[in-house]
Amino acid sequence: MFSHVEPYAGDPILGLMDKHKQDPRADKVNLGVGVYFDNDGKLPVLNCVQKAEAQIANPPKPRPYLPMDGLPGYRAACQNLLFGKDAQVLKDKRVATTATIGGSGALKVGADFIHAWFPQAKCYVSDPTWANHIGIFEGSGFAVGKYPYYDAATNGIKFDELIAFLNTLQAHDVVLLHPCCHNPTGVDLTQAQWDQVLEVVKAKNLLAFMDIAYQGFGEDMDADVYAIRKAVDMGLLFFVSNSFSKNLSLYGERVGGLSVVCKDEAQAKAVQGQLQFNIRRIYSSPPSHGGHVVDIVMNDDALFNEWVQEVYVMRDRIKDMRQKLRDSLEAKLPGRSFEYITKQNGMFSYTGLTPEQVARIIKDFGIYMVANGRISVAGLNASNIDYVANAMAEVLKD
Ligand SMILES: Cc1[nH+]cc(COP(=O)(O)O)c(/C=N/[C@@H](CC(=O)O)C(=O)O)c1O
Repeated sequence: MFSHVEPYAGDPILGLMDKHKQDPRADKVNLGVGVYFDNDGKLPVLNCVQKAEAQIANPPKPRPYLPMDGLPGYRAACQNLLFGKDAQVLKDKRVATTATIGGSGALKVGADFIHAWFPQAKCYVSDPTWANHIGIFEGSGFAVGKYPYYDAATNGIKFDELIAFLNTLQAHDVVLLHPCCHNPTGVDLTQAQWDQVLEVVKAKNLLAFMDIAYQGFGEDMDADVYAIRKAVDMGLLFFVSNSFSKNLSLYGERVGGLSVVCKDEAQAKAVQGQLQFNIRRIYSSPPSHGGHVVDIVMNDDALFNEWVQEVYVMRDRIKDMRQKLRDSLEAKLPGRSFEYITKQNGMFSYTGLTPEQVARIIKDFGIYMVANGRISVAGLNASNIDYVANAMAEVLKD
């Protein structure tokens, strides 16, 4: 019956977790998956989350199905974070928002919706991008191309090529954008560059799909959504997928959201209904526990403010590890600049290690990172950073 089914090669990111787990070496280090670990190498349970969970647990409550598009307070939380609590676009009820199963679920529901209503549209992702962007959009039936993005020669962005490429696209083509904390490079567009990119998106009537999974890990909660709010100011109609996996440290609770900025309230209502229909056909309704945690934390002023500060502690620890890694490498390899490590933003650093150097650092040192040289900086801490810097310096000498 299933003899024609081919074996799965495994995921380039999630597969690393298993390999790291199976590695018997005591000094092994996991810099693979984009998960925030604290200085003790532990995955934190935020204080604000613990307080919300205490409310959920006492007294014990029944677990009915949530609405297909999630709790109203959850949806409002996504909208307030992304667009701003007092945004006119929200007052005008022009945004359709649904809870989703993580940011991944938001991308899937959005991709299915676009393919259904814009069947001719192609999808373009940054070169490079998060590997699952391609998998999700291809799974929804898109042909997925790449737009020029990372410039290895400068550790920057091929901006002129990017603009020129976007100008060749057709109306309604999807452009998958990272509003901040680019995965895997950590290299973000400046606000002036965003303005130019969004002008082209508007002029060519492209469908911007902004995937933000690290809000708060770049600069701050508002600066990190500059591109989203600028797109609204420019009158663009576009998609936003967001994730609370990282900034609420709720990875396994699968809490994300999809928002669609529409022309008016009537169109937003129609889109909301079609999103509900899509969800019903894929997984019916979102997870309850994570939904209530987000609803409680985001809609209680004291818990919200506590959450923001807890995110900034994570952000600042990552920045501190970037500085220490840069300093250590520059001390070990005099004459070589590693400034790019501290200029990059968010969870990831594109180290510049070649796939061969990555294979060696895994084999000889038990330091796990993605084959493209991406490291999750949040996997570094006071007890492993010297070991990692020594190993990187060793393989970079090759
Ligand atoms: C850009 C981006 N978007 C969406 C997601 C999915 O988030 P979630 O809410 O968990 O469905 C991730 C996860 N990225 C990390 C984990 C993974 O690969 O799944 C990573 O890049 O390591 C992203 O990096």
